[in-house]
Amino acid sequence: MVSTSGDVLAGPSILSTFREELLPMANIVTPNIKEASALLGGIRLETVADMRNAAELLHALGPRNVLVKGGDLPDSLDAVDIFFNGEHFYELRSSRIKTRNTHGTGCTLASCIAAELAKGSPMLTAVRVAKRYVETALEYSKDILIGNGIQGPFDHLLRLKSGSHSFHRKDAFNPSDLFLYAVTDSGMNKKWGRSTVDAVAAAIQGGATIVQLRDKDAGTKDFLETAKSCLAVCRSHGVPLLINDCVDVALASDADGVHVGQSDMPATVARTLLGPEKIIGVSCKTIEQAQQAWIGGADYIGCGGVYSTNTKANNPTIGLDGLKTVCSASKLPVVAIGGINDSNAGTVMEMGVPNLKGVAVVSALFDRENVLAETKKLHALLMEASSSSSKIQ
Ligand SMILES: Cc1ncc(COP(=O)(O)OP(=O)(O)O)c(N)n1
Ligand SMILES: Cc1nc(C(=O)O)sc1CCOP(=O)(O)O
Repeated sequence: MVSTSGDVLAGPSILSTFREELLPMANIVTPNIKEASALLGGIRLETVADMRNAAELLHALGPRNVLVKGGDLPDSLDAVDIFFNGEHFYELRSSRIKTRNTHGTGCTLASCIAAELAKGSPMLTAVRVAKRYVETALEYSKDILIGNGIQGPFDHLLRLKSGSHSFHRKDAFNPSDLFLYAVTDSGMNKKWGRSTVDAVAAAIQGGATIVQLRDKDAGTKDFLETAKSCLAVCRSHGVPLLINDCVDVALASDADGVHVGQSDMPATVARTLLGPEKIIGVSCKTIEQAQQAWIGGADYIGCGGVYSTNTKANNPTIGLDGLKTVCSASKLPVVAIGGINDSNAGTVMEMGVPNLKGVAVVSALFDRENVLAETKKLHALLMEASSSSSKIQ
């Protein structure tokens, strides 16, 4: 009706048809502020409270869901959209991207919502995915110079060009780093009489491709010191170091990122704190959790427990079938975790399921006397399994 550039695309003569015939049939309506105002007889929309009011009034005209887009809201640092489903309001915020290339954002958002709904997503998820796509495309296209108008179009093909939704980052994360993911356990290393740093050095020498520092007992000060020492070892070998749960320790040590669980800091908050360059992993047992991790800006998911484990208490097992289900639906690379060792790692990798990039292990490396030998053994086994799975495909 009214484009982002302010052009009136549908005159007043068809407003009544919109209100009386189209809106009652609609599953969702996604007006910008000017359109919402026009549909509601020219009411003033200047604040987020006005947008909530407009969403409610539009909902009363018949659509099942309303998304009032606040991109044009005056004096707002964030881009705030209001989603209303007749029961609950959701304030969906994203940072404002300064660019002239905004032509087509409304159509793209609506088309992306439709595509996500067609794939079976619930409405709010579809809206969130679409918002993230538009935001990502805006960021990607912000400096492109094309055409002579005041506004330029943005570029939808970013994924084809970049091969990733997180294009604007400086190669922070390579999914193949998940191949042999060593997760430390201070209790196990203490039991075998070695420091965490020595254990990490041995695992890297044996072929670990990424390391996560996981210590459930250490205080923040000790955890930070260990993180700094491990980071020196990891950096000297070009292996990323992630911190389990503690975003503060990741920030203070300048580690490469964090791994968070479902009851830890949400990925979206961690992303805001850590910025675009750091790696974020999220533990997921279900398709919904995997989708949420992607929306929240995670880089990969850890999926398990594939098998039962003594390392983590009361950890529900999802088995190979659960792993396959999540991997097949995930938009992010996946590392399998839980009870994986040299007797079953081959089975996991030979499945050759989409997005599965490797295995994460704790006790198979660190509850052993010789970390170097165990890591080498597991690495060789994974190499063999992944080469035979690629022959099968
Ligand atoms: C790679 C990887 N996957 C899953 C987990 C489990 O994380 P979380 O659910 O936060 O449980 P704790 O590790 O905190 O016990 C992980 N750490 N790493
Ligand atoms: C830390 C952790 N997270 C899991 C999950 O399922 O999310 S299983 C697990 C422990 C994995 O240890 P091990 O390799 O010794 O079985």
